[in-house]
Amino acid sequence: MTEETPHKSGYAAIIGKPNAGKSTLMNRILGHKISIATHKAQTTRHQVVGIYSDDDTQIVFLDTPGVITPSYELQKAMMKTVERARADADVILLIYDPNDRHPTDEVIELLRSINKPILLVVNKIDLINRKEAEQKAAHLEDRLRIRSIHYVSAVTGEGVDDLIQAIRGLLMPGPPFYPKEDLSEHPVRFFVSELIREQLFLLFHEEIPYSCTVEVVSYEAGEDLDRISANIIVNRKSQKGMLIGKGGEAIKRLGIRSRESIEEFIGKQIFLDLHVKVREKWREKENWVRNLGY
Ligand SMILES: Nc1nc2c(ncn2[C@@H]2O[C@H](COP(=O)(O)OP(=O)(O)OP(=O)(O)O)[C@@H](O)[C@H]2O)c(=O)[nH]1
Repeated sequence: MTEETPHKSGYAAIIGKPNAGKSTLMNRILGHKISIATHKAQTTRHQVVGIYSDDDTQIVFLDTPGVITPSYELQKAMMKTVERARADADVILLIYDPNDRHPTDEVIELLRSINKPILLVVNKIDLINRKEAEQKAAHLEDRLRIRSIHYVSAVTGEGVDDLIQAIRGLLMPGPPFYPKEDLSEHPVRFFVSELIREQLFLLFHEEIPYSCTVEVVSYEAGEDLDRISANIIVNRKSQKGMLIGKGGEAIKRLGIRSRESIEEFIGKQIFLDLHVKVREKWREKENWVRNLGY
């Protein structure tokens, strides 16, 4: 840091349609898996904070759920999360997947009247030629006040360094908000429930992952081993059997995969105890949605 390059810091909200690659991009920027990402839409349900720091910059990224028209209480809570991030941010990154053929109306509506710099981040350019990506992105330029456009691939890392420099260019001089070594601000319990939820998305089909949430009931840190007990909450009685599977096979597989992923994340062995609980129509009930952390 010198006189000519003052330290800068600020908040950048990552906003876009489901599956645009928001979480993958944040993880790529941080060099760590902070936000769960799967091939299925609506994996992200919370605002997930990821902190990028270098010598003269700190950018606090707010990863958000994909923008949709909500049809039940859980989705309404997810969209409130997006609105909060929009309000908290200094800079908005609009992540756009040019391979996605569906309309972007909801995102345009959400960002149309805001008075903050919007960077259009055209992602997944490893899957499409540049000319075509430019043509696809043009409709967003016509309908929103875009500060600049960045073509990136969250998977290969192409264009990501330039994007960070562009965000830095829009931030005010100021000290870092968090210690430079911090990558996030969530407690370990949050990551544990997210990593189990990620496995639900990867191992189960159709409505199941969308109907479940995960509640960490206890977390006892030990010298060599952490003991974790968690409930998988399902939306209907009939889903309980599907989660457990024949002879408990499905929940056993979920337990093994979740344990591996949590151990990798915390760098320590764990004992994971999973139980399935039915909360009839929890997704549709505001108080349950709130009680379950959304
Ligand atoms: N080829 C390619 N795939 C990508 C890229 N970025 C993300 N993906 C894939 O796109 C899918 C969705 O990525 P996510 O990061 O979960 O997307 P998201 O926008 O956070 O999704 P929601 O949680 O639904 O809001 C995953 O299968 C990613 O691997 C990219 O640059 N190139």
